[in-house]
Formats: sequence, C-alpha cells, structure tokens
Amino acid sequence: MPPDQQTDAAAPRRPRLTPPIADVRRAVRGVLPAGAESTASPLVLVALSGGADSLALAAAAAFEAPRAGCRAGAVVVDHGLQAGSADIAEAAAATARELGLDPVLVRRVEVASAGPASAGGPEASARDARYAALDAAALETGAALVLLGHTLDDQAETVLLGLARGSGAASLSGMPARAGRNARPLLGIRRATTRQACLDAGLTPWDDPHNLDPAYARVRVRERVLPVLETELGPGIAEALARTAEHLREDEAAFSEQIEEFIEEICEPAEAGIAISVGALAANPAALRQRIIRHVVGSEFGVSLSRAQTLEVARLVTDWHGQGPIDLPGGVLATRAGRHVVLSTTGSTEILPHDH
Ligand SMILES: Nc1ncnc2c1ncn2[C@@H]1O[C@H](COP(=O)(O)OP(=O)(O)OP(=O)(O)O)[C@@H](O)[C@H]1O
Repeated sequence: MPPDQQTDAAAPRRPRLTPPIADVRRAVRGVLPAGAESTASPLVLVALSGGADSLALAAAAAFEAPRAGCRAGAVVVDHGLQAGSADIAEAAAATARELGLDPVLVRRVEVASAGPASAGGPEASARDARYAALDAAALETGAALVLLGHTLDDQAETVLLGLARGSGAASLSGMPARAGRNARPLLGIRRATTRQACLDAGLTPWDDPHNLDPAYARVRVRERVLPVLETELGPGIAEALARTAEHLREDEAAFSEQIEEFIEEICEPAEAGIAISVGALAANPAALRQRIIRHVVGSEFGVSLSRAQTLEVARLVTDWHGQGPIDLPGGVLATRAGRHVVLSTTGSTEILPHDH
C-alpha cells in the first residue's frame, strides 16, 4: 500500500498474549488506591449493571482489591424503567455477593423526576439519577472510588456520535478516565475482551435489550457503523478513535488551564455576575474569544452555551450596534456596556471593585 494510503487504524493488531481476564485485572490494579496498613482499608465500589463490562470489572475488583489491601463492594441501580427491573438488579447483586464483594447495595431511583436532564429524555434522566445514586452510595459507605465499566468501544462510539453532531473538542474528547471519585479503568479495553473475560470466569452477563435496539443512535453506531469502518479503514479504527479522544482531552486540559489564568486577568466582578474586557476579547482570535466566553459562562453560572449562543455573545464584541441584552440559558443576560461584556442574572451592568 502506498504510504499516503496507510492509516493508523490499519496498523496490525498485536497477537493476544494474556487471557482477557488478566487484561481486565491489570486495568483495575492500575486504579486501586494504596491500602493503608493501620487504618481501615479503603473501599472501592463497582457500579454494576450486570452487563458484561461491569461484570468483568466486578470480578477483577473482587480479585485485585484484597491483594492491594483494599475492599471492593458494588452498587446496582434499579432505574425501574422496564418490567422486572427489580429482579434484574437483584440478580446482579446476588452475583456480586457470590464474587465476594461487600457491601453490595441496590438503589432504586425515580427516573421521571430526575431533575434538569429530564429534557434529554428518559436515557439522560436515568444517567443523571444513576450518577446521583452512585455518589450517594459512595458518601454513605465512605468509598474512595467508584469504578465504572465504560470500555474503549464506548469511547469510540462517543467520538463518532460527537462527530455526527458537529461537536467541538470538549465533547469529542469523550469520557475522562478519572473525574472526582469516579474512575473508568476499562477505557483501554475492548468490549469483546470483557465479554470473553466473563465467559472464561463462568459468569453470565445480562444483555440489556436497549443495547440491541436500533432506535438508539449509539446502537446503530455499534452494530452498523463501526463494523463498516473496521472493514474499510482497518481493524484498529476503534483504538484510533479512542486515541483521538485522548489527544483532544490532553489539549483541552492544557487549554483550560491557560484560559483560566488569562480569565483572571481580563475579568472583573460585576453586580450579580462578571464583566469581560472587550479589548482583551477583541485582541484574541475568534476561536479563543469563543472559548473564553463559554468558559466564563460555564464556570460563573454553571451553564453550557451552544455554539450559536456563544457566537451571539461574541458579536457583542465584534459587531455591536447598540443591540440590547442577549437572553442565555439559566436566566443569564449578556450585555455590552462600554468597554465590557457583562454577564449577569439581573441585567445589571454595574462593575464592582476587584476586592469586592
Ligand atoms: N443500572 C446500573 N447500576 C449500576 N451501574 C450502572 C448501571 N448501568 C450502568 N452502570 C455503570 O455505567 C457503566 C456504563 O453504562 P452503560 O449503560 O453505558 O453500559 P452498559 O452496557 O450498561 O455496561 P455494562 O456492560 O457494564 O452493563 C457500566 O459499565 C456500569 O459501570
């Protein structure tokens, strides 16, 4: 093949040297906290759905935790979204107990009233309710870590879904390996490996029917899109997409750090908000200007702006003809006031002294 037609994805796969469960165990070993000699050993909780990924994770944690001087428990969340969900959750919990995990908690959540993500449909609500329940379980048990079973395939699918939506680098950087006490040790492991690890260990994973329902874009990506890409671009395409996520995540982290420092210099406190210097925004390239605006709104008000909203605020810098305040989500108003763009929840444009 001519060099210009070669792709990273076409790189030959290395032959498998270790059994699948050994790969999963090694990945889990890499994130376990150091066990304490004198005080109680740290607890890690596996977020267990009963599917192949989290089941392999649970088996590996049960094996590795005692060797690392830790304890491993599990939390199963029952979303109550399908008939028999309580039985499915109980079956997963029973398997966790058989594996020797302790404690094993089952938490029932109410998805319909699950807060702000309800607008994103039952899946988004279920996910939010699940993370809240996992957090609560970790607090209750004093767990140092919550292990999630997302795999390299999940990461690759997330990148493709982001590309299909036209997302920016932050979304394309996929899921982080570590966020607070949540850890995703299997992001470097293929889904086929976790399934084989379960089968080798005599464990029968539960197959969520949602994971086969082509009504979901993620299922179509998994079942139809990735196989075509593997055939056409090489068997390493999932790894390549996951690597892209990693590169972007590193860039994003570096960028965010620099932007935070820069923002300190160019922002001033305002009544019920914050003011950004128009001069500083105008002096920077459009891409940086947009990042600053998104970052300030995100960190100050916890609101995530769409690209269109960000561009609208950016026009207050470059294309302002006396137009009034812009309504943003979360009740935030963006107003051009002289040499500042003021973001506030009241529409006030009063700028406060720095030590306020
Ligand atoms: N009902 C649940 N209870 C506890 N944890 C869950 C539950 N559903 C998902 N998780 C956690 O979130 C991770 C990702 O979930 P997702 O729904 O994306 O995949 P999944 O197909 O359910 O994964 P798995 O094969 O582990 O079941 C799971 O691996 C697991 O750690």
